[in-house]
Amino acid sequence: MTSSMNLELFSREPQQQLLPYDGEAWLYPNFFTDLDLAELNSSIQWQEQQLFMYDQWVVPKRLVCLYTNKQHSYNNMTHPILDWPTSLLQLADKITAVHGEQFNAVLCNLYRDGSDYVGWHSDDENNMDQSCIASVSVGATRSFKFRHKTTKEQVSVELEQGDLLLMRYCQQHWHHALPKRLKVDTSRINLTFRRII
Ligand SMILES: O=C(O)CCC(=O)C(=O)O
Ligand SMILES: [Fe+2]
Repeated sequence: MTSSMNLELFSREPQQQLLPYDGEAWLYPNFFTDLDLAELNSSIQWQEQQLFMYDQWVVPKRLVCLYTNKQHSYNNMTHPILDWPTSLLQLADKITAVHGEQFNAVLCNLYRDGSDYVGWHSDDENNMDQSCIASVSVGATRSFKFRHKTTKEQVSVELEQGDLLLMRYCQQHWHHALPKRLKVDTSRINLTFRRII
């Protein structure tokens, strides 16, 4: 038998828990109905940032920007405090209003086309509150994958414009990735709202 362990999720219920064990990932399809990719794109101060990984500097295949309310180090770099664009404050406020979670940082990713991606990783820095990382998708639909760190079980979901994904206590156990999709020729923005402690 091949991949009975690998779940492919096709249906889009109003809310859906994606992970079978070791944490939760709640998908709320079309949580935001009025997002505009071009408007968001122009409000974010994108940077082609170098990251220090595996003893060398690499430039990831995507543009990034981190807004925080306090100075902190991330990926071996100290980030300056940037004022949050109003558009991002409004999105954070809506998630807080509906789900009660508070955030003080947002990491923005711009995937210019399907050749931009993010490899397997988990957002498990020591100073990151693991109770909720909220991810918002805008623009091109892309598949997003979880892979369990020990069982290697995979869960794959299509993230579409306006979708909200709340990841709860899963970073310790699951990696996630946004693989390349070379047929995709439009852009996607992903915003992950976090709480640094
Ligand atoms: O683009 C995505 O959906 C995921 C981004 C991500 O994993 C991250 O910013 O840590
Ligand atoms: Fe991540």
